[in-house]
Amino acid sequence: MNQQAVYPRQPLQHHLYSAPLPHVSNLAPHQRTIQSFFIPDNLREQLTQRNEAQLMTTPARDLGLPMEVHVYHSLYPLDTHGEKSSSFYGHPSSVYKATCSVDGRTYALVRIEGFRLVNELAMQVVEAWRRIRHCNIVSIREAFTTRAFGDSSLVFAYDYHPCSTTLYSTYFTAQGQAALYNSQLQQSNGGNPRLIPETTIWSYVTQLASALKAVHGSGLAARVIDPKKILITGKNRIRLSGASILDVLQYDGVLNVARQQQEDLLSFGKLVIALACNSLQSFTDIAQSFEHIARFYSPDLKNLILYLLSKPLPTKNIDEVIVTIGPRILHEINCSQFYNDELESELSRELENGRLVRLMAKMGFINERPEFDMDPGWSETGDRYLIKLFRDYVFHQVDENGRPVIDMVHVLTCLNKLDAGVEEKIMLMSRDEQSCLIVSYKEIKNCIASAFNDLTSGRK
Ligand SMILES: Nc1ncnc2c1ncn2[C@@H]1O[C@H](COP(=O)(O)OP(=O)(O)OP(=O)(O)O)[C@@H](O)[C@H]1O
Repeated sequence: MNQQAVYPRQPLQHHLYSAPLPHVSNLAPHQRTIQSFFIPDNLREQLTQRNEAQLMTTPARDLGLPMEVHVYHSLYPLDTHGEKSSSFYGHPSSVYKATCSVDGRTYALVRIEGFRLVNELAMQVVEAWRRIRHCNIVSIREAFTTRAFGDSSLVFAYDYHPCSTTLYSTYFTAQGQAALYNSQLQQSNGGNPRLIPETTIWSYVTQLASALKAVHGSGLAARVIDPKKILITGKNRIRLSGASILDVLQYDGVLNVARQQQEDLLSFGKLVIALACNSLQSFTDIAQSFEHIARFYSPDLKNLILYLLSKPLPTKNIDEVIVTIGPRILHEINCSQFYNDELESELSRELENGRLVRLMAKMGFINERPEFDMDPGWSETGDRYLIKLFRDYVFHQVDENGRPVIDMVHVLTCLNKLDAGVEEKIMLMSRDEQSCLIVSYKEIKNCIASAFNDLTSGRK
């Protein structure tokens, strides 16, 4: 394989992307700020960060990792605690981001180190998990054993969700608690700033109940309702990770699904009480925890926790939970539809911008291409000359003192009219001011189409 030079990627300076907003009161009613034409800063930053995380890579040999594992390459560790591997599943484990050479997509590989698979039948359960497609479960693609790491490892490949964190690191670490405190203070909604807002907890409850319904409905049990294994993959969006790992590791041929489903409900209860008290120790002093919940949260939340922590019974199941939280589910649907609408309107705005970028790319291909078709005057004559003058009209205008006019609104207006091919006429002037032409946007649009056809017709 060729040894290619490796260049460190320069991080994007997100804060330099757009200047601070001008004072809104200085704007006339017909004026709009430049930001209003583009995707909001925080959303753009979130999306670019995700793209960056997806592309982030370091040569495998610098990390002491294999170049290839099964059909995966470009492994990059995702564990947050550096060298030490986690032993959450009862065995040392590590998580890597990797690219699949079959479909080119990025996956998260969970490697169980030094694990010898005794019974091949254990892998059948992965097939059952593969069939579950749910927006609150990290989908599994496959599981396989490998010696690529120099030991016998068992690897589970999951969908990769860039920039995700866990419920544990978001709420149960000192850093997470400080961030919660600051954001709650900023919102100053009168509540206790150290506590997770009740609407957020209900959102998590709804999503987890929905995930559990899918899992239990497929005759399986989640077995990993733990803050360390629940990923936050977007705004208030959580997903159960680690699907099927414990089923494979602890496979003994005996079916204990009913018992494990009851344990899921109990773990669910422990998680909700921990979120409501903002402490993983809350389960050790139940009486005090309920006192706290009664003080700061609604009776509905307390009743839900009581139900989840109650004795296992055949009648205690996820369907009952869903009936109990019905109104909260409706609220969650409402919020997520609103968020959807918001994203859709951002998307439609970006769609317009994407259209304009394609138009500008077309003009870029045509302009300043003097010798195309062995014709030195190609871009100085006919249609191409008109396009060149139009480019000057859009981008190179000067004011009465000869200073460049940098007016984004003018650019966007002209390009939108050009793309729509409107009949409106404009006056184009040569740089020496010796000739001027009156043309419509429609005519310029046709000129651009024919000049571009010229370029793509295959003539040289
Ligand atoms: N499917 C995934 N997509 C994207 N990132 C993931 C995925 N699965 C795990 N991660 C990331 O990998 C990190 C490490 O996961 P891991 O399960 O080792 O948890 P951890 O936070 O290191 O906890 P511990 O090791 O103490 O159990 C997680 O914090 C998460 O951000």
